Amino acid sequence: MKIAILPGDGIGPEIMAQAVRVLNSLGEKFELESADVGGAGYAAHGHPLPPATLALAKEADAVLFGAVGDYKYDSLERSLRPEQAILGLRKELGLFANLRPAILYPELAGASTLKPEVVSGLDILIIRELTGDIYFGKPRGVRECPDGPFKGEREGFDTMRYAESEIRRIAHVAFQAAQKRGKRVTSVDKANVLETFQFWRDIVTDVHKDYQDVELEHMYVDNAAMQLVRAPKKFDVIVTGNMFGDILSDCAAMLTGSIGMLPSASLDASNKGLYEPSHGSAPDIAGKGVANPLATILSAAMMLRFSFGKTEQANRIESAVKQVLAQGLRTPDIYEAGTTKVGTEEMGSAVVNALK
Ligand SMILES: NC(=O)c1ccc[n+]([C@@H]2O[C@H](COP(=O)([O-])OP(=O)(O)OC[C@H]3O[C@@H](n4cnc5c(N)ncnc54)[C@H](O)[C@@H]3O)[C@@H](O)[C@H]2O)c1
Ligand SMILES: CC(C)[C@H](C(=O)O)[C@@H](O)C(=O)O
Ligand SMILES: [Mg+2]
Repeated sequence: MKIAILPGDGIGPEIMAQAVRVLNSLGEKFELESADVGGAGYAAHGHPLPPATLALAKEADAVLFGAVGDYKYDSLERSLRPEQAILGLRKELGLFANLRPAILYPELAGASTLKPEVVSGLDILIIRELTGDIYFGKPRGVRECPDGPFKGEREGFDTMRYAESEIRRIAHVAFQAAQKRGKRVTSVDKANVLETFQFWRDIVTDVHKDYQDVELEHMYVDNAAMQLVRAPKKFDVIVTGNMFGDILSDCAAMLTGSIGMLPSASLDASNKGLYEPSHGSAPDIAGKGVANPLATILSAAMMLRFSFGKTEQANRIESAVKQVLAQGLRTPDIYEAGTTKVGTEEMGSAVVNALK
């Protein structure tokens, strides 16, 4: 079982070190190989996704990814910016299905900015389409505006598009996931305004015919954002496009107490996957030893479950995380009075010690 370890930038190396310690404490024989990615890839090899890193990711059985991004690279041309590394990996590896489970551990009910009764017992799964939409649509760029009231001015433009097969395959993932959970799918779109998302709604409705045991509702994205903070427990599985999924999953992260708690799996059709926390490189706290490593550790658990079928080992990690939270250990992002504040490394050690 070969795992590509791509720590990246900012807090990436700090949180990844803890996930690697946990993996190495399971008593399994994993072959771990690290490579530079993002700003670190650019600094060492002149490209955010160096060819050797991409080759390693392709050849490995799974990829564990930290985070990329650093404001000092924001003025580079787009193709050299750190974020291109994660976008390139998703596209090159065909990782179209992004699973972001937002679960509230009971001990963190008070860490959420929402009232405990609104979030306690929360267990929702956001399924974000990850290789299409306005993220990858062409053409895009800055040009001279060809017509209309702004003719002759410069304009920026992107293209939102979804092919039918892209919508079908993510809809199947969502309905099948719902069959194993609460049997409810909310498809989030903007069909009232956008052609792309009226098409999305029509195709999802058609795929639903194969899953009559699952309830399907459609919801506009603006309402979905509101419902996520009003009554998040009404959702079971949310399926949506790339951009709406990006935004809604950060919103859902806060229901769990902190974005430092939200893991993710990005899967291809054969469940080969890249696993990463949903958060970024957090430059504001990088190097301070205070980042929450639990989203990355929980992403490693998702890797064991989805890519290696090691359910028992995944459960061990998840139980260890529950135990450290029950012990009252908290990184600053989830700290509240009466608990014990710890740093990144201490949190990692606690999880390692709690593995049974
Ligand atoms: N997949 C990725 O690699 C990824 C995801 C999102 C953002 N980014 C990049 O990260 C950089 C920073 O972006 P941003 O500030 O918008 O988002 P961010 O997720 O990095 O940070 C947002 C806020 O959450 C906090 N935070 C994030 N992770 C945390 C953790 N594990 N523990 C405690 N606090 C945590 C940060 O301190 C910050 O206050 C940008 O360059 C962005 O492009 C990368
Ligand atoms: C860094 C960025 C490209 C990425 C995205 O927008 O997909 C991030 O925000 C995420 O959620 O993984
Ligand atoms: Mg995001």
